[in-house]
Amino acid sequence: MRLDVVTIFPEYLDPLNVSLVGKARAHGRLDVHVHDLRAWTHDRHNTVDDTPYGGGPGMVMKTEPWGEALDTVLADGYEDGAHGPVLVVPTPSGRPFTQELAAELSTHPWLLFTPARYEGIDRRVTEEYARRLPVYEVSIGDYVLAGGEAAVLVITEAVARLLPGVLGNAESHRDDSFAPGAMANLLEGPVYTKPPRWRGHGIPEVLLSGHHGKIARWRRDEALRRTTAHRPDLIERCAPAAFDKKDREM
Ligand SMILES: Nc1c(O)cccc1[N+](=O)[O-]
Repeated sequence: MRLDVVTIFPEYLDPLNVSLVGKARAHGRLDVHVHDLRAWTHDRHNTVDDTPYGGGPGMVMKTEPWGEALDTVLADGYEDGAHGPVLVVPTPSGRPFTQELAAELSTHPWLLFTPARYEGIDRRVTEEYARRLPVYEVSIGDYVLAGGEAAVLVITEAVARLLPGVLGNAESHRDDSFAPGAMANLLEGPVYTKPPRWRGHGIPEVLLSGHHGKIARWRRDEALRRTTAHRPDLIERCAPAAFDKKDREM
């Protein structure tokens, strides 16, 4: 997979050099290109914004630098992305970013991110590239950020970990919160490791029993308990298997 990010803060994307994404890049599973939007400005102040038509607070990112930048990236081409990239626009007015959407994005060989600053990018930029590229306007949550770069980091990590070979243990996806299957829409339950006692805190006995069926049922019950407590909105969407009574007789 190739990822391109056009931003006025390239250094904000430095975390894409470490951990899971950094390793995927080092192993050639991810080809990341970060571009400074100001490289496509032609005035001595490297201007990327201007006042909004219709008035109002703040500034709007100008069409010209974005148009030149995106045309340059598209002209670069990518052998796996014969049809060009998918344009991913992080914005509070986008569709919610979910594990399902991460899985959908992970099927595309080339993603092009356009994180905005200020009050956003002139709408005509998205309209122009929507003429030839699939566009995903995506929100990582209902809160206000100073820009979309943090969202690029979130989306990239969620997508990258779904790419073949990126996670050491392919099974790791199976028990993820929100992973497809019986655990879909369930939050992960608590996890424990050695030592068996710590400051008077022990381990749930079932986890030491070696009875895999009972352990699996306990984990599902704990996931249901945590989901009910923290995300009741998800409960009605849980896979029926999560409530399968016959398992409880195991
Ligand atoms: N929430 C937000 C924002 O305030 C600015 C850019 C992107 C996002 N978002 O992806 O959720």
